[in-house]
Amino acid sequence: MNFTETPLQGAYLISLEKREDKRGFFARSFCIQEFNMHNLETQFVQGNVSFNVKAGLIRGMHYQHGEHAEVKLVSCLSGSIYDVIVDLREDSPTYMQWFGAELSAQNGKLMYVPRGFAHGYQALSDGALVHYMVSACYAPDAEDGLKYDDPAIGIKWPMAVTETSPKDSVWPLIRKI
Ligand SMILES: Cc1cn([C@H]2C[C@H](O)[C@@H](COP(=O)(O)OP(=O)(O)O[C@H]3O[C@@H](C)C(=O)[C@@H](O)[C@H]3O)O2)c(=O)[nH]c1=O
Repeated sequence: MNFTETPLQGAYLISLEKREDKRGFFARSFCIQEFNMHNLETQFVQGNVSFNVKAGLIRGMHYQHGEHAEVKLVSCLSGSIYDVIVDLREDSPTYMQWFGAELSAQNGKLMYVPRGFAHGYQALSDGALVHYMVSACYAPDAEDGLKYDDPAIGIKWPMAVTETSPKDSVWPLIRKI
């Protein structure tokens, strides 16, 4: 696995080291030894999969508070998504900055999202299948979110937004939090 730190400290884009043969390829999508070498979280407690019917839909921007804060390791197993993270660590030099990257079945990339970040994505293809591991269990009472189009963050989504969940359309703007 190849680890490239994003402009947001501690967040990584990871690419697969493919071993190809006539059958296709083999690659690791997680390795405790390689993650330890980069001082990354290795204790994942839940694996999630989400299927996204239509291109353009957005899920996010989500995070959990306090002891429920999660590290996430995100990949796209079919189709493609634009994956976005926002640094919400008040002591970080990149506080309130965002970073986005395309994750696809084709490019095999993974996003490593540290604790203290909000996370979300836009489906770039119909039927995008997303898989992610998280380091803390789902805790609805600790769940929170940012509005995907909050002008205080200014995320540039690649496509027109076709759909969000009711929950994601009413997160408060940051200045009101
Ligand atoms: C996230 C989650 C949801 N659920 C339930 C709650 C609800 O009934 C249904 C759908 O939940 P949501 O609408 O919150 O699903 P979704 O909008 O896909 O939420 C996810 O979005 C992405 C961007 C993330 O980063 C994830 O951490 C997670 O917050 O699944 C669980 O049972 N366990 C979980 O871990």
